[in-house]
Amino acid sequence: MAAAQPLPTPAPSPTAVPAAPKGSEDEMKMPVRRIVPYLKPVLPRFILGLVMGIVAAMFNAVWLPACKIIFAIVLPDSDGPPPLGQEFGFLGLDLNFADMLGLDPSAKIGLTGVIIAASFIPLMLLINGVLDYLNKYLLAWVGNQMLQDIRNDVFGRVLRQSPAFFGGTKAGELIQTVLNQTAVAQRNAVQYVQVMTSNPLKILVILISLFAAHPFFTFMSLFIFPLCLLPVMRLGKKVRKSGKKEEQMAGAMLTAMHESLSGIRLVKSYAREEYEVQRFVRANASMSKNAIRWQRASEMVGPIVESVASLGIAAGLVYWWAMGLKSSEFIAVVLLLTRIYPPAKELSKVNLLLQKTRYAINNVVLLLDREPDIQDVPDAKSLGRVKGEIHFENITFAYSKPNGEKLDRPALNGVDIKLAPGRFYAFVGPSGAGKSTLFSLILRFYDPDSGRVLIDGHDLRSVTQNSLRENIGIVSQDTFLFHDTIRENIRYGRLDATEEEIIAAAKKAHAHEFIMQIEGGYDAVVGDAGCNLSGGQKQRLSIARAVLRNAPILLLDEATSALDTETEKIIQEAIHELSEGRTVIAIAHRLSTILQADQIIVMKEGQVESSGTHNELLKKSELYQKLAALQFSE
Ligand SMILES: Nc1ncnc2c1ncn2[C@@H]1O[C@H](COP(=O)(O)OP(=O)(O)OP(=O)(O)O)[C@@H](O)[C@H]1O
Repeated sequence: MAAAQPLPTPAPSPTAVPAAPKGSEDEMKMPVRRIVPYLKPVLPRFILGLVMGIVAAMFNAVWLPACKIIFAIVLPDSDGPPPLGQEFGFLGLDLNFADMLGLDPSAKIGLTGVIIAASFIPLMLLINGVLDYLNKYLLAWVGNQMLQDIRNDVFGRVLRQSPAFFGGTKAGELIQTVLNQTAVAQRNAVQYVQVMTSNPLKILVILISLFAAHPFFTFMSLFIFPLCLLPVMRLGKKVRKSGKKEEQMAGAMLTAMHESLSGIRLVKSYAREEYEVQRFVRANASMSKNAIRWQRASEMVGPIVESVASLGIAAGLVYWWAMGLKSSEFIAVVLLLTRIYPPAKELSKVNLLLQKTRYAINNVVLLLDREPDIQDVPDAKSLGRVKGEIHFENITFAYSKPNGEKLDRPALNGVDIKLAPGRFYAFVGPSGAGKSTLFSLILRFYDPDSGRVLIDGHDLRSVTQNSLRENIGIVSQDTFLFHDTIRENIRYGRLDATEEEIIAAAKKAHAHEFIMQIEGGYDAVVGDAGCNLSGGQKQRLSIARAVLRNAPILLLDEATSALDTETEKIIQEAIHELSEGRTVIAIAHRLSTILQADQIIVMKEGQVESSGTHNELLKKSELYQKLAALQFSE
């Protein structure tokens, strides 16, 4: 897994795509078709959840008749017939309990009867609550399961992008999308589905049962409900951008945090703690401001709906008085009417919910759908273990601008070199000559614009990337170590390596000795990016990793440039042992480290200026003479 060592460093991306979708929210559609496949595995529970919501909504139809009966029993009108003889309408029939139970209609109802009748109210609420709970729980479960799958896929998709992508995308924003926006999308989408499946039906059922009993009254309240929506819609318009801005600022905050933590040494050495804190504070403040704006609008919806809707009750009272209707029936109607408010309140927040969900889901889907720049061809072969012959066949390559257009100046221009297996090659030349770009092409981080890179005669475009990279080991000057034990850091070179193989690799890399001196030995945990090890120790671990990988091709990137003479000697020795029997390509600025190379290739402005051994080049290459004069005169 060569990718563990960041080499070559990805510079500004040629084809990077911003993590956030462009365009206004109006243009943003809900990518339903993209989400549906994640629903398939959990479809049974999703349907069950919906059914529970529908049943909960339908259950409201029982409320009015049931309440009417209960109130008729418990609150008999003083001048009306006794409770058991009272007639009530149910499904168009005029019924009374005395007839139904074969009792004397003038019999009085005692305390037990009242308790039984009254207990139907909590019972109905309980049934309703259980149905609501099942609806919410099942949909939340479905959402969670989908979130898990989507998150896995987004992270997998991100990791499969080529280095060009990472060059142009902030890690903090990627983390924000993989972690937060998937969660925001899930939470809001679940709530949206919950609200949309049961609430309109609930309101409809209640209105129908009210309509059946009191058409005029219900007709009046139908006028009042749309009134609630006007202020809610206005609010939605006002905060439309806040949800999006909040998510963007969360990304900026994570970027600030991620950058200052991963560059903590730079931050410390330049005493930029306050500067970094301020960067974080600004993003945090902006995020909170937008979150509060959104929250304020969302919380305002409830009281608005309630106050406007309570006009319905006020109007009802007047109507009841005018019509001289029964008080027990009024209580039943008001009770039912109040059952409309909670679903109506939730329903009126849907518009706000949708704004956030759409933005988050689009962001996630954009990443999910992003095809890597470099992909295996459909019939790509596995490379197998190669001998290590590398041929750069007339290569021309230019990096791209962020908009995808190629830069005018190519980084490599007509490079044609053949490297024999098992030999040691060194690339030298001024900065920007194209040395690291050649490494990137061997690793197939990019494809050449013209020409081919061949390993053992196989065009790299025709083989799988994994099988290619299995054949390459890397030792670079900026060694990356994971926050894990020394053992696991070495094992990263070959995941199935045994304990003995790990120790043998460490011995070969001259690392075993210092590892044994550290408290905990191979079990010692290396700090983030290996910050509790010296530069030389880190490099020896990275050599051990490469030894374990045992790849036929070895890329060395300035492996000894930042070390003192003694450590450099140890590392040179380790590299020498590691190089045996492999094709080695070393990038070196210091000629002293590559004097023994079988061939030194001098690069200049993307072209091969000259090649040969040290002595040959001293005679024939002006550029090499200059480099040598500069270094050996020091
Ligand atoms: N990701 C990139 N996007 C655009 N241009 C790039 C990118 N990476 C490198 N370049 C340019 O390509 C040219 C070759 O760069 P390369 O890194 O290969 O040089 P190098 O010889 O390795 O330099 P150094 O010795 O300083 O590492 C340079 O002009 C550089 O600015």
